Amino acid sequence: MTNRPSLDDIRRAPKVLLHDHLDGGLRPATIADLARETGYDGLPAADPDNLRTWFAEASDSGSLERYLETFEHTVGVMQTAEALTRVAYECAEDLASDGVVYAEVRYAPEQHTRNGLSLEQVVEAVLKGFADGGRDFGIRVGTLLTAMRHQARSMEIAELAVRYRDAGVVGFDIAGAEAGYPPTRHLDAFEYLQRENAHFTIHAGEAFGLPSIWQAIQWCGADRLGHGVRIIDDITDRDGERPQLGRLAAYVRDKRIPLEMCPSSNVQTGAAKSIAAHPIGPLRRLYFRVTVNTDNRLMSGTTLSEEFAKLVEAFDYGWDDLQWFTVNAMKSAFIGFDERLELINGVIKPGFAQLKWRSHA
Ligand SMILES: O=c1[nH]cnc2c1ncn2[C@H]1C[C@H](O)[C@@H](CO)O1
Ligand SMILES: [Zn+2]
Repeated sequence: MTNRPSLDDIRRAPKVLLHDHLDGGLRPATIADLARETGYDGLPAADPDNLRTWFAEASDSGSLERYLETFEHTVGVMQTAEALTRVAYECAEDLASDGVVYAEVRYAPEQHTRNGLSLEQVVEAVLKGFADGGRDFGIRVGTLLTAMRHQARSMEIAELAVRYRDAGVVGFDIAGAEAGYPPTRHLDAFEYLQRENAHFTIHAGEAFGLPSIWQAIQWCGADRLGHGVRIIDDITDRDGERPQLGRLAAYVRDKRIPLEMCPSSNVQTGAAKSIAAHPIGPLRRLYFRVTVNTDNRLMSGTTLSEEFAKLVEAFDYGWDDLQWFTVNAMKSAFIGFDERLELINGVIKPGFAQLKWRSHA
């Protein structure tokens, strides 16, 4: 019997989170409060416990499109500056209390202007929540601005990301239904960001396969892949003696392109059959640059520590594996090299060393 990391110990480990949606991580009690305060009357339940259950069950359909419908209610209560600041502040608190030391949290500013906020007011309200929360709870949070792939505002949002790059916005992303909305629809935005030396990730290879990943990397120039689980389709004999990588999978691995994997979310949307059958197993064995993430803590009823605990259970991972995922994530973050190095050497490595030492003592 090995010293399997327990959930409690995993919570103490200094962790890094690259893929977490602001509108997918609200506390149920906050949703109820904000609905009352802002006059949003569309909630499927009034009481926080029932809301928690409703989100988890409604997100469990096996379809990304149905999963995305649940965001109507979180986005619905995030339409004032006060609400956005509160949600960001609480997000920083919740992540810090789970032991996350660095996070990149994303949201789509264009979805928060229904009551008249400008895009700039939305961005500033969220930045304030993270700045205050970061200071109060001792966590560094960068934001990614997302453009919705079925809309046509990606250039505007990309410009917004560049304008706020020195104020806490560290990158750009596109999200929403993947099938029917290829990343090349937003090529002008990605080319603009490249010319501005800005960073971006693209949700790709979740609800659509290899062509989506290929476009994201080879046409759009994505720095990272949101999910990217379907890269497994380009690997034969993945659980056998002689796994063979196709050209795209080899490119992703050779170039060390980070994969932002979100195990529970992938099971809910049908991108993976179960945690045990999740491509993260073979991809980690093959040394792809895998990172572990939450996607939407509310919809999946999860935390980063719980995602790690599920992987420990399914794949028998030990502290060395958890540290490897964490260092991968820190190396792949969109903040500067100096800051990443400082967190790796000053926080992550000493934190894991202490936990490893204790587990052998
Ligand atoms: O896993 C996802 N795939 C695609 N889109 C997603 C996923 N999780 C959340 N979103 C969407 C819904 C949110 O309203 C939006 C911005 O955070 O991003
Ligand atoms: Zn996502």
